[in-house]
Amino acid sequence: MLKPFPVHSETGLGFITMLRSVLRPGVILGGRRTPLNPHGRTICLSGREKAGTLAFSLRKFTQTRGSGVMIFRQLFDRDSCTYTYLLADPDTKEAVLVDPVIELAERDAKLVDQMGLNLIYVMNTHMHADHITGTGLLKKLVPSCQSVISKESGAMADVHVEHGEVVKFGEQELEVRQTPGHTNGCVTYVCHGEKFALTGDALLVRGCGRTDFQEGSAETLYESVHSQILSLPDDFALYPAHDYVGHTVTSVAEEKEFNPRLTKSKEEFIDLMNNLGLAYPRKIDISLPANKVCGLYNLP
Ligand SMILES: N[C@@H](CCC(=O)N[C@@H](CSS)C(=O)NCC(=O)O)C(=O)O
Repeated sequence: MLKPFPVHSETGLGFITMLRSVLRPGVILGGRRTPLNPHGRTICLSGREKAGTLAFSLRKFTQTRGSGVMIFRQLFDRDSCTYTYLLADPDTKEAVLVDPVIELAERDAKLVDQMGLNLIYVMNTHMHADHITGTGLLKKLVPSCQSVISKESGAMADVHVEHGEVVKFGEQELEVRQTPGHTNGCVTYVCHGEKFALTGDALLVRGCGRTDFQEGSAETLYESVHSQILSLPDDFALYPAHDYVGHTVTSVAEEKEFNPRLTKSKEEFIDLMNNLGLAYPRKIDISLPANKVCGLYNLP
């Protein structure tokens, strides 16, 4: 059955988006289609284990053609303390950007261009409240790319992903895991081949996303993080969407041992989260309406 597909497509790729909707379940973005297993979780990455073992030490530096090791850049926005990730396949040069910030969209587009990459997806882990996503502006700067966000986010995008689906760029794959709690539509993108996950605001280094607005729920967040993130193997690296004190990365083992919030019982966690007393993000009133439309709101 045909699903209605997003009208938001300056790229002229609406028809492809519609075809992708029709091909679900088991859709793989980025060119090839592979059925998901019945659980929609486990992904077979035959022949890539070696690259996975090397990934942790080499991730930031290796981009040798034929190495198979994903190109990985962690970029930072000093104003909102947001991390944006540029991931790419070293062979095909297909690339994705995750959680870009509008003020730095030109930096990101320039980097993609300098590195000779072909940006195919601009993805968000959720609908951000503290900054406007760079997605809409990147679609203007790199017209061939498509925007991606979870269906549950309620935000507009070319492609809406759901739990268990796989985003593919070249030979690289990211599994979509629903991790609600900070917002309803939060997802974590898991790369089994290189043993890491982009956790968005669900899990921060020694912290987690707040749960006091945007349908936040401390109980849901606790369950999401434990079942979908801390259940990954101990040596998986975890990359957050924000850090406010200078951390860049952590691991499943570290957070299971040292996270001051998530090592508590569920009841203690809920009590703590309900009494954080944080001020609302400065830009919440402009960010939410803009991010509902992929940051295309009032674009210059
Ligand atoms: N001061 C910042 C907002 C800081 C903030 O609230 N961060 C969020 C993620 S962005 S909605 C959060 O979940 N923080 C968790 C925490 O424990 O700090 C601003 O004004 O933008």
